[in-house]
Amino acid sequence: MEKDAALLTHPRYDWARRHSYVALDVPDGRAALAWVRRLGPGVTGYKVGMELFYAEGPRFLTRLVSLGKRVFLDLKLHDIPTTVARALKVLAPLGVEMVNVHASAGRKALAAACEAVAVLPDRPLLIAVTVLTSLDAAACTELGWSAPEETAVRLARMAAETGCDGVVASAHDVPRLTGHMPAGFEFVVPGIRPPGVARDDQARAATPGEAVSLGATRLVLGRAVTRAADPVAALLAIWDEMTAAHTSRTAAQEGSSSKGSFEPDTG
Ligand SMILES: O=c1ccn([C@@H]2O[C@H](COP(=O)(O)O)[C@@H](O)[C@H]2O)c(=O)[nH]1
Repeated sequence: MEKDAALLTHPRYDWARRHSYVALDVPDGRAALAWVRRLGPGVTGYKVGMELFYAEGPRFLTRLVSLGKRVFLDLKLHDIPTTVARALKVLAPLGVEMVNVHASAGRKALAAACEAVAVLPDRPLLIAVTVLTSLDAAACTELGWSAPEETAVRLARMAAETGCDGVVASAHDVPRLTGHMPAGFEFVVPGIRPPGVARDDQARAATPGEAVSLGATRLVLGRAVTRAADPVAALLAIWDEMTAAHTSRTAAQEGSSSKGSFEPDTG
């Protein structure tokens, strides 16, 4: 028997709930709303990508938002600065929580994107995609890029310098990025695969626990949930892993900061 979606509303999952998005990678609004109903009120974050957005358009985003859902609009804009800015002027007021642009569109496109969203009083977070999690070292070489982790650092720096609120990156790149970024910078990590789950086209995947331990601030959960035999059970297991990793990370950070404050000043 499948697990009851009511289990997803338990307060122990509050952090995981607020820091994850289930990817609605489906062909139409009907299929998307079927997922929203099936997962119930415990799941508050959804990612809408190209497939669903191209099928349903902006109105579907408004619908999700009116249902009380947080929406990550994952269209990965990649164009000249003017076009990116004009697209964002249309998308940013739709009430989504996050929207993204490819950092490889260049510094001027990132700056134009930031400027376009900045004018809104209740603006979405603007996130820059660094190196897609589907790209391995060989794919980066073929594109004329340096290794994925080096490219990710370069692109993430550019994103922070231009005023973006965070990046999409592989979990494995996050530790190299954290030191370079302003406080509160978001590390949004897709390519999540619990142990034993097929990687599919994800070249640089990580488990939910690894991703949070490595510094991810938000996780994108796709096929690991939607293709599971029991999606609610799969999501509960992922949220358990996220919660455990977050608890130990917070404890370690608190331990190191309180240790620091009691240490005698030897300088
Ligand atoms: O680098 C990236 C950027 C975006 N994605 C998106 O996340 C989900 C992942 O789905 P899975 O089923 O968990 O593989 C998908 O919608 C991608 O478009 C990404 O995977 N990597």
